Amino acid sequence: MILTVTPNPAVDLTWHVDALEPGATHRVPTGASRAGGKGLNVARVLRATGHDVLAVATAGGATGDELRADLEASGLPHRLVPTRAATRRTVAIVDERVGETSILNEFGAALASGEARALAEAAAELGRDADAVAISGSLPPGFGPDELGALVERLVAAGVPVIVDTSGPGVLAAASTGATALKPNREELAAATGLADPLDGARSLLARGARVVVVSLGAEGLLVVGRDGAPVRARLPRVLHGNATGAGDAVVAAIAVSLADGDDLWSDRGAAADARARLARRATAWSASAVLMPLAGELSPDHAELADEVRITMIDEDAE
Ligand SMILES: O=P(O)(O)OC[C@@]1(O)O[C@H](CO)[C@@H](O)[C@@H]1O
Repeated sequence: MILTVTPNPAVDLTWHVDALEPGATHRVPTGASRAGGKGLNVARVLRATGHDVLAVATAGGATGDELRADLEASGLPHRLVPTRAATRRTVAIVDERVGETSILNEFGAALASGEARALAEAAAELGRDADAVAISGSLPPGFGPDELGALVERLVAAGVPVIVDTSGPGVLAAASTGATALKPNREELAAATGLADPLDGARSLLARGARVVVVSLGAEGLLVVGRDGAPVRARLPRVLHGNATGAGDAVVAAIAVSLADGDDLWSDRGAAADARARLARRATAWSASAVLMPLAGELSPDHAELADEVRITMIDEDAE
């Protein structure tokens, strides 16, 4: 089983519009309202690809009730830690004309200290029996880098591979506490490390304690950098237009599958190089399928052939 943890979930509201014009009134078809937040999207992708998954998240207030009802209706296995404050909302507006998405993410209300403890306890207890744990999304006040780092340490000490996909100071906290894998995007990596070059940024997180860093680069694909061995670059040779919300979550799901399968993604052995390339291909294809789907956290089996299109390059650092 793969466990996903979402400290700051959301009710995701998504609208598709013909063309978004600032300051104008738009008449639009009914939007979608769904249980979201990065870890819940990761869990949906894992389930859609046939993996056994359990999602842990917080939920409070009327929006929390809505989130719970949606999870129950979807049949996604979940465990919710109750909070006094209401679950946040996010808004995604997909502009069909230019194929771009505008996003408004509420910060999310603070967790009380007992709630943060209950979340960490649930994640650590359920995570002990997991094949991998993915902790995803922004951190709400009350569950910050210290709480994240303590949870990573507990899981790693229990021998469970841990993937962290967050932003802000949580990125460095996860690296320093020994998270197995990190999945920042280019901007999150640069903000956390102060390094503009993604390869340099990834190396600095590895030096702090992570074993493998996967950097998502949007239309430019992604980079898989292990502690040893050649980094791998993967990309689709064409640009896809659609809803990029949740594309990174599909990458995290692919990393979780590799780690749950026991793949070595960080050594300089031949098998590890193959595993990095396999992960890079699958993660790129899943993330491309996510872009083509209308809502975050979805993939389609109709997109299976995208994997054949992915171009893989081993980076020869001596030649750089
Ligand atoms: O504010 P965060 O936690 O960074 O991101 C939240 C969010 O935009 O990420 C998902 C897409 O990755 C959405 O479903 C979700 O609501």
